Amino acid sequence: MSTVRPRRSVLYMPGANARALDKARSLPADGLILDLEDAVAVDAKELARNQIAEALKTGGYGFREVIVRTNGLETPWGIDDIKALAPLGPDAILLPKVEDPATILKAEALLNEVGAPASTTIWAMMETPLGILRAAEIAASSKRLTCFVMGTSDLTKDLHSRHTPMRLPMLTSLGITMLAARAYGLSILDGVYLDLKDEEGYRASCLQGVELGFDGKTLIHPGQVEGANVVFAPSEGEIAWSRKIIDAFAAAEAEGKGVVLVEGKLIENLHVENAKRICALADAIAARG
Ligand SMILES: CC(C)(COP(=O)(O)OP(=O)(O)OC[C@H]1O[C@@H](n2cnc3c(N)ncnc32)[C@H](O)[C@@H]1OP(=O)(O)O)[C@@H](O)C(=O)NCCC(=O)NCCSC(=O)C[C@H](O)C(=O)O
Ligand SMILES: [Mg+2]
Repeated sequence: MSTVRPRRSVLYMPGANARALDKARSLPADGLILDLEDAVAVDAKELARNQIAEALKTGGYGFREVIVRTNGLETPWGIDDIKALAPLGPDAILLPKVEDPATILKAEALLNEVGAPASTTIWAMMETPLGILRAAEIAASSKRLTCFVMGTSDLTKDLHSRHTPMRLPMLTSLGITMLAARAYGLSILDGVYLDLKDEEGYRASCLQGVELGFDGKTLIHPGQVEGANVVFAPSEGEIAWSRKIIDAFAAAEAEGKGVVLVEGKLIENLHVENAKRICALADAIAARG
């Protein structure tokens, strides 16, 4: 099981936007990405870093995971971003445009060097053709790497493809990265939906994300949080079915059987494993209140 930590809704906000950093303390998002990279203009990089440092020191984000997206390590800011912010103990440092295992290992060495707590993990943006082709090597590179985040805007640009309703041009990249994440026990989050006015399209993209296996979706506006929280949570029906087959299988096992029929459907251990994952996720969401 890769994770039972709910990551249904993970909201980006520009580190230069003090109002957003504050407002995030009251939003029902499972995670917050405090961004230093593409949402922050060059002239505002230092301001954004200082404001994120203040936000981390002040805290108050409660159950929400707090992730800092740094600039790339090869840019003039990336290494200083890590040096300044990793010691303050965010839940994760998110590296943009990761294309090789060496980048993860370099970030890991930096985290150790600056004394970041062991609880600060590394997340990687998967958003370039080379990064996708090396997804498995990257996923295997470090135990400190715990999550992939799809960067579908950068990918669409680099592939010269288009944003389409069912995302056919994106499916190869999503699939390859999904395989790598699951093979190495990482969480994986879907990319952002850019059209804030298109509620129907947004919901369809969340549903597609669930079907593809994503743990949740990255978001750009508070108005998207609730939709993702609903669609990426197990439904009442799924929870009830999961509890039912767990109980039925346990009873069958007690009689020395390895399979059981529930409502005419064959249930084996693999279904029970999945049912336990669903129940653990549902319990973790319920504990959030
Ligand atoms: C898109 C926005 C610029 C819109 O901002 P705004 O015009 O302020 O929206 P609203 O007036 O509707 O805002 C209402 C209130 O909500 C707050 N707000 C808005 N957005 C956020 C947010 N992201 N986080 C927290 N709070 C937010 C406003 O302050 C208003 O609050 P109040 O004053 O109380 O009314 C804006 O939403 C925005 O900047 N979004 C994030 C954009 C971003 O971070 N982009 C980069 C990440 S996406 C990416 O890079 C993907 C990847 O790399 C790839 O390649 O795919
Ligand atoms: Mg990007």
